[in-house]
Amino acid sequence: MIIEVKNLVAGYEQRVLLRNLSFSVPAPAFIAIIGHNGVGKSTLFKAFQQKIPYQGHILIQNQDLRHIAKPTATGILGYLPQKNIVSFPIKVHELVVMGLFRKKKFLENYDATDYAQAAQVVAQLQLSDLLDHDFTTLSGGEQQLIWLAQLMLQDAHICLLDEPSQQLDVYYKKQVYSLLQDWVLQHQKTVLCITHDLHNLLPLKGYLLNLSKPAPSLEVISPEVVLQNQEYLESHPRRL
Ligand SMILES: Nc1ncnc2c1ncn2[C@@H]1O[C@H](COP(=O)(O)OP(=O)(O)OP(=O)(O)O)[C@@H](O)[C@H]1O
Repeated sequence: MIIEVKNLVAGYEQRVLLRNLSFSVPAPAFIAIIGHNGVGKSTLFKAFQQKIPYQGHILIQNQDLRHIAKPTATGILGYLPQKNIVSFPIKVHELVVMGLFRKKKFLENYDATDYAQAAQVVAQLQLSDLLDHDFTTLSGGEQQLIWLAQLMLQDAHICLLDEPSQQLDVYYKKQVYSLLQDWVLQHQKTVLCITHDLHNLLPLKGYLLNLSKPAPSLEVISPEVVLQNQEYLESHPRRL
């Protein structure tokens, strides 16, 4: 079992957001996490990252995540936050190459092979023209794609992406979901992706987890299931 979430209860002070959430991912898969604003999607990722206390268990390959030391440093988990702010000038290639951090010793420099690998993932996203640009001067969508390139280099088994397509134009939205699908089908990664872009899920293979439903469970993605869930979200107010 790649991921097993068992009776997860999590939230903040007086407010429980995730109530007895359970789901299992037996093989590499794409999982879209959907639901109204404020329902607890990012909170679920905080639990995966051990940033908040929770009841219940998150098992990764049958091991309790609480007892796995440094899951990011060991390539078990990779995470792309909703907002990732850089407030100092840095070239795009310097930022992307940092995705290789786990292959480097403390203070070891990146070499030409590392930069070539970084350039390759940036080329895959058709953004090679930005390699020498100052990251802070890029548009919001370009910055989001560059973070995605860095995450690709991390090569983690399980990737948590918090609204990776939020600021992207329609072309790149489609590209990004097709890339995430490739991570699963070609590279056997498991991708948990928070999104409000339900339309982009229509052609994908994988599952959907609607945290706005009273008892969320994994539903196999099909055009009918995506549309049913869209109608559900449109016709039900946010659960309090
Ligand atoms: N550190 C915190 N302390 C208290 N409440 C918090 C904290 N972080 C988030 N919340 C609240 O928990 C609720 C769920 O937040 P979360 O970020 O998980 O929502 P979400 O489903 O990811 O929403 P969105 O689609 O808007 O990104 C929100 O009402 C938010 O204000």
